Amino acid sequence: MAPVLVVAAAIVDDLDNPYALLAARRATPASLAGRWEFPGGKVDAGESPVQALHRELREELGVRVTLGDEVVGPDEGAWRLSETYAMRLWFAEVSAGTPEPLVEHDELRWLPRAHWLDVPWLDADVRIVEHLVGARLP
Ligand SMILES: Nc1nc2c([nH]c(=O)n2[C@H]2C[C@H](O)[C@@H](COP(=O)(O)OP(=O)(O)OP(=O)(O)O)O2)c(=O)[nH]1
Repeated sequence: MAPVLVVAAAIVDDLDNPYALLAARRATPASLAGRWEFPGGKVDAGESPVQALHRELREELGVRVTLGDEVVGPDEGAWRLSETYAMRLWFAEVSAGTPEPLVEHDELRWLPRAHWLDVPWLDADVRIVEHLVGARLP
């Protein structure tokens, strides 16, 4: 069966010169609590992936963002997360508001470039963060 599409953002301090990356710690569900991820969520019926991403970031963090390039993954452009889910990921920069852990998360952290791998990311996210660290940015 086709995977359910999740969209998420690698929010950086500056799209043109990324130094800090925003990681979000999950509070729910219990099976994921304490692990870190890219903020985002599932695309609803009738939404485009980009519309869904803006909605999720507004709901979860209370911010508006400017999107940068997509971080294209190896699985038809996406990043396979599990049997069930595949994720598309975009770089983003906050354009209005200050990110707060409003729902689903209990902590946000701006990780400096040398420390992007220093939190316990969700298992499926580790190779994605490794890819970001290895990539020549921007
Ligand atoms: N948002 C997000 N989800 C991820 C990441 N990595 C990863 O494995 N996942 C998994 C966790 C979930 O099992 C699944 C769906 O994400 P989600 O729970 O954030 O979706 P959602 O906000 O729409 O959730 P809900 O409204 O249905 O509760 O994707 C990631 O970096 N960001």
